[in-house]
Amino acid sequence: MLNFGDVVLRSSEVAFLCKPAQVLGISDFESFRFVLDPDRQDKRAKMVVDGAVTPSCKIQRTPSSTPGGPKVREEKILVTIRMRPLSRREQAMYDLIAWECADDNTIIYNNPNNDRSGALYVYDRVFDQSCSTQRVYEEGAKDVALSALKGINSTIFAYGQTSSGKTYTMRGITQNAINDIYEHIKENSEREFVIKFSALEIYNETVVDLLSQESGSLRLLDDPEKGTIVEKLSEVLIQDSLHLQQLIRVCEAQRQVGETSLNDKSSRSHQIIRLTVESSFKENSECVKSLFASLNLVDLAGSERAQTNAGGVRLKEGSHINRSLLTLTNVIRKLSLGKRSGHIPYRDSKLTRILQHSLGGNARTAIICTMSPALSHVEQSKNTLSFANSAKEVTNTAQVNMFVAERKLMKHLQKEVARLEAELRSPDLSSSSCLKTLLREKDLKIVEMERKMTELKRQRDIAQLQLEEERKQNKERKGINQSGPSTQVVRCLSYSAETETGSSRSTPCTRPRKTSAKHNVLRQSMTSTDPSMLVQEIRKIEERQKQLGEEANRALEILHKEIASHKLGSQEAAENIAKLLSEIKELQAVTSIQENIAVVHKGDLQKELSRLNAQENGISSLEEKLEHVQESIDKLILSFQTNVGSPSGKTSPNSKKKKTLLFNASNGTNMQSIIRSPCSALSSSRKAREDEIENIAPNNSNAYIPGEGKFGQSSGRISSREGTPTPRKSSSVNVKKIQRMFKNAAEENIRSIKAYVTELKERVAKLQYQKQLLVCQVLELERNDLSTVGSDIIEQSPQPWPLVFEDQRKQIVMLWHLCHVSLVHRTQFFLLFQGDPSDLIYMEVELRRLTWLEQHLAELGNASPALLGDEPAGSVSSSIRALKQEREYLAKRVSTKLTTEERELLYIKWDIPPGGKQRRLQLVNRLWTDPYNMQHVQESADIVAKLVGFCESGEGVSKEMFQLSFVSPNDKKTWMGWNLISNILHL
Ligand SMILES: Nc1ncnc2c1ncn2[C@@H]1O[C@H](COP(=O)(O)OP(=O)(O)OP(=O)(O)O)[C@@H](O)[C@H]1O
Repeated sequence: MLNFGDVVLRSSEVAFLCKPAQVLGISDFESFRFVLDPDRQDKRAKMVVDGAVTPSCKIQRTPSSTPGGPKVREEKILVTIRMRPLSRREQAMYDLIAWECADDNTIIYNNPNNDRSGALYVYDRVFDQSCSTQRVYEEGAKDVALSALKGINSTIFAYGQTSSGKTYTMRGITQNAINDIYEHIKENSEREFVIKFSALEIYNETVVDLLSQESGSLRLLDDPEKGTIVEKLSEVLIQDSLHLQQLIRVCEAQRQVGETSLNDKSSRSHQIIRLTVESSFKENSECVKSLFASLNLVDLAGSERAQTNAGGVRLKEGSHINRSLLTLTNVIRKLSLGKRSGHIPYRDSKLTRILQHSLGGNARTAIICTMSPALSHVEQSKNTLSFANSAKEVTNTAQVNMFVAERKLMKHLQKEVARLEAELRSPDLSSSSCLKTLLREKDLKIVEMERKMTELKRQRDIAQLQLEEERKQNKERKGINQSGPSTQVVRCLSYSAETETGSSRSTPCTRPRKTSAKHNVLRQSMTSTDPSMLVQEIRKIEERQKQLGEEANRALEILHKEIASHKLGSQEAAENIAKLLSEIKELQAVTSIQENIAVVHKGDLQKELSRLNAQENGISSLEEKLEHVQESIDKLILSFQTNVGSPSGKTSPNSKKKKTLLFNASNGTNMQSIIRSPCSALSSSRKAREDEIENIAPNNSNAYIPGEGKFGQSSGRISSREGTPTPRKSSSVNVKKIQRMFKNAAEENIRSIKAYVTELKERVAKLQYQKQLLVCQVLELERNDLSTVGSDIIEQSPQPWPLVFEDQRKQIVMLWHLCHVSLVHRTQFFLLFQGDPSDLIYMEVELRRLTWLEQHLAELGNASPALLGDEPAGSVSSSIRALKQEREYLAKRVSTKLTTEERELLYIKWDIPPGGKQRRLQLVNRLWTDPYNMQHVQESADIVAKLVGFCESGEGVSKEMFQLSFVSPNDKKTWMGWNLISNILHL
């Protein structure tokens, strides 16, 4: 019965405790403290006063597991044997002692009627008749019982035949445990505890609340998370040790006890006393974690033989007791088999259902098997020992159960927020440890950056000195005013031979390292160049650009004269010539603009760059015009061939009516001029000037005037500037011979002109490329810090080169796409750089160049790469137009470069519908359109390569075409990249 004033609680309010706050993790439960939540105490008290009936879960079963719990402690059940003295009744019956405790772990069966020594039984601990309950507790239960204070569920129960001393033992164990628990609480005043008490008995397979018997039979409920719970079981918040003992007495008083033949006060039910312990740090603690566990103290009813004199109630009781104990034995036996055990029949009895987690589950368990030493109970004792044998093989998996009290967590967070707010408000920043740490880190970073900057400056100075030195040597070698490609710029942008020790031909094993070294030097040169030096380089490029324009003017003037002298050809030739002349005029206009560019000697690099970029249009136009001129020349050659006839001089019938193309006397002169004009690849402006002089004052000795039968004429008469030449009547004898001669000379002239125009184009393109690199260099200079860091990252990149290469290649492909770069350029670059370690620098320069270009386009929103891929001239729309023209050009080559079979296969592969219009253009329009698909890219490159004849070019494609030569100057080949492209495209 409950006493007045007892606080009786229902268990539902602790449901939240099972929230698996173990997610917070714990490495060692010793590091945690225990907290009492006063709010919850109030809440419980209120519930009692209100008499509210809480629904559903009325008891917290031990959590089936500890999600996120760090430690699963596998442990065998602790099994001890306690042998009581002979009872008065046994003594009275002159019963004999059949058992002997040989040592602390061994018990021996000694049949007093038999001399033979009996069987040995070994357990964790064996207590003989003289052992006190205190000692049994200390050595057989204490450790397990106090685990509950550390968040580990624990169970201690006594098993044995009736009157063997279970109740006697468990009473002492419970008392000792209570004493120790409160002793522990006393010793740990920094913690706060919540202890709750509940008790039940299973009588005739009915669960009864020992604190509230009027509640009747309680149901067992299965909770998916918590396992079996007892519905509506009362739970009392314990105030102190006395309170607990008082409740225990209440339970004893409530328990079913009856007199049997063996025990005057035989327990007729299984009793389970449950102490639930919550523990956590006190309020002012930083820790918000709490521990939660229960201690089950189980006094089983004793197994008993069916007694002949037992009848009615006792018989029924005994039957239920034996049945449930049999289930317990089965469960233990099965568990003792370990993984081979199969199904465990927990559900066969309420006892095993309720104790499920104590039997092979999340709990530490100690079983004290009690036995009588009497010979008369040998069989029962042997059964008990057999049970003990099985039990000691059962393994439990105990875990630390933790949770976070919501209120506690809330308070903790509020406190933390308040602290941080106070720190923020505090004028004294140094008081904030957090800020202090940040400042310290910043200081360290600054020191480190300063150190790096010093090192970079040092490297820059070294590189500059090397550069200056090289420049001097170069000047000495070639002379300051030498025209042609800017070796200074090239060197500025390329690897200097002096930086590479030994031979430039590295062995395979050392090559990557050397490449890296080259890369370093390049990076240094690109990032540490003095701005004034760059301005000088820009000036030089401008100067060369100007020279180139002048040279082109002079050469084209000659061309003008020559073409004009051929004006009397066929209609078609005349049209071509007219077109050519107009183009030349335009070209002259363009180049004249170049001449008007004022040289600026002041201003920063950005201004220089802007100015340089502003000139791009001129150069770009120059290049385009040269291309058109070249095309016209091609047509002209065709016209000549058609008009003049076969080289043998025999004209075809069809050509007869067109056989009117004759060269006047001036041809000889001009032809001579042109033949001697600077059309070869080795031409120079000096030669051009000489030729110009010759053109103005031709050497008449080489001229032959048909009809007059002599060579030579006054310069005034034959100058092409003086109007349309008059055709002469040819001598009847020599006319064919002379015609052939003129034809050959004219063809040679045109070829020379073509070669010269090609060369001009190459030089223009090369100049463009150099300018681009120079622009990159200036940008690199501006972004010195950033790019240095970036380059360091590349250098320190843990990625292997093949991955870096693939990554860079993908980026480049994407940038080509974004910048509408020429397909021919893309193809050439793509096929050329296939992942060799020495490609690193080319890839990086291309990437930087394109990155800059893309940024530049984005900034301007109005710029474009030129036809051949690089220069930001004109608008985006013009670059798209250029790309379109290139596609049209390539489409024209589909018929000539691919066989019918190849074409049809490609049409199928690239989904060009049969019978569609402009299938060739459709095909080309699909090329290089998907930068994400590297297979598409590869296939596109293969097709473009075929169309432009990369594979047929005969000359090996050289990486030096990208103007980055890493061989020593002596080994360096002549730059020929654009020559190659020009040849592929136009010759
Ligand atoms: N170790 C012991 N020392 C002295 N007396 C003991 C000891 N163990 C048990 N007894 C006595 O033996 C009697 C029976 O003990 P107890 O009632 O505890 O047995 P039980 O196993 O609980 O029996 P049941 O199963 O019938 O309830 C009691 O009178 C008890 O005082």
